[in-house]
Amino acid sequence: MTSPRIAILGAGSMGGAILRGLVGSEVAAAGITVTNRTAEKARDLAELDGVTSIALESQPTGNADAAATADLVLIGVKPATVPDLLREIAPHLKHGTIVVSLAAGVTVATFESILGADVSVVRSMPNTPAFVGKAVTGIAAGTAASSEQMSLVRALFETCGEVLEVPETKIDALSTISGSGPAYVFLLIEELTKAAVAKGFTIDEARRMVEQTFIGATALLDASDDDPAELRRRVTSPNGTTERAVAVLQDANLDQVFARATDAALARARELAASS
Ligand SMILES: NC(=O)C1=CN([C@@H]2O[C@H](COP(=O)(O)OP(=O)(O)OC[C@H]3O[C@@H](n4cnc5c(N)ncnc54)[C@H](O)[C@@H]3O)[C@@H](O)[C@H]2O)C=CC1
Ligand SMILES: O=C(O)[C@@H]1CCC=N1
Repeated sequence: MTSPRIAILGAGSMGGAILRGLVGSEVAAAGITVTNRTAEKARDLAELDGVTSIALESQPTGNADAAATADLVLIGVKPATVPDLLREIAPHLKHGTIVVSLAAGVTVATFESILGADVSVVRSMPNTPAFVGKAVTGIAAGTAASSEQMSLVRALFETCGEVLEVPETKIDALSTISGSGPAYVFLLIEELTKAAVAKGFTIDEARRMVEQTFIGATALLDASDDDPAELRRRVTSPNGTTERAVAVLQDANLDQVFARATDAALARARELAASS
């Protein structure tokens, strides 16, 4: 199956970002149906080429309607509401439809316990740079997912960036790094911007300096064969100014801070798994 009919149930921040990559791609040539709660959100998505956008407030059976005709269903609602949505669509799924989860924490076992063990389930963990085709997405096969189905899911996420296949036991850990990762980057940008404002720059000047520095540094990393440590060394003159700043950052034990932060995210994924 090269061009499945795709449904994205809950096309918010994450589902909507994936939709942007999918639109116009070969994988989505047979069309995409998306659902949302509100008419306002549905209106924005309806303008995208090849997209049928349903607002549940005006079409309450929208999830079941979209799932009934889909070959591949992406579950894009918040983790706590996944089980209810699965119970809603389970009676309507066609034989052979692949169900792909975007939800943090919710296990394959939960999906299979509601949909049946014969339904092909794939857990995924994308990130919001999908919006601009620069995501990195982890995918993990459920019990019934064949290698052909995994190839199709890989192709789907490759429309939004890079794909990494991992066993399900690693998908929550992957989420703490790349799923949540854009938030860590934006936080660093926010904090460095505050430091610039405190040094007397206007907010516009501060934002230009900081944002272009992150964009420029990551573009340099992307274009270079060298690793980040080497690229950092080239900024850091021996006994120069950067060396002093980096020493302060290292004294803050950033390694331990990131270990604690990602451990906290992992613990939350386990709570979400236990409560779904
Ligand atoms: N935001 C992110 O960076 C990432 C989010 N995820 C996962 O994606 C899922 C969605 O997260 P976000 O997009 O951030 O949330 P969101 O709140 O932006 O999107 C959820 C969407 O679902 C819709 N919705 C709510 N109930 C619905 C229902 N019963 N049927 C159909 N649509 C319904 C809402 O209208 C909304 O548009 C979560 O499970 C999260 O764990 C995964 C990776 C990254
Ligand atoms: O915060 C969350 O739970 C989701 C999963 C990874 C990014 N956002």
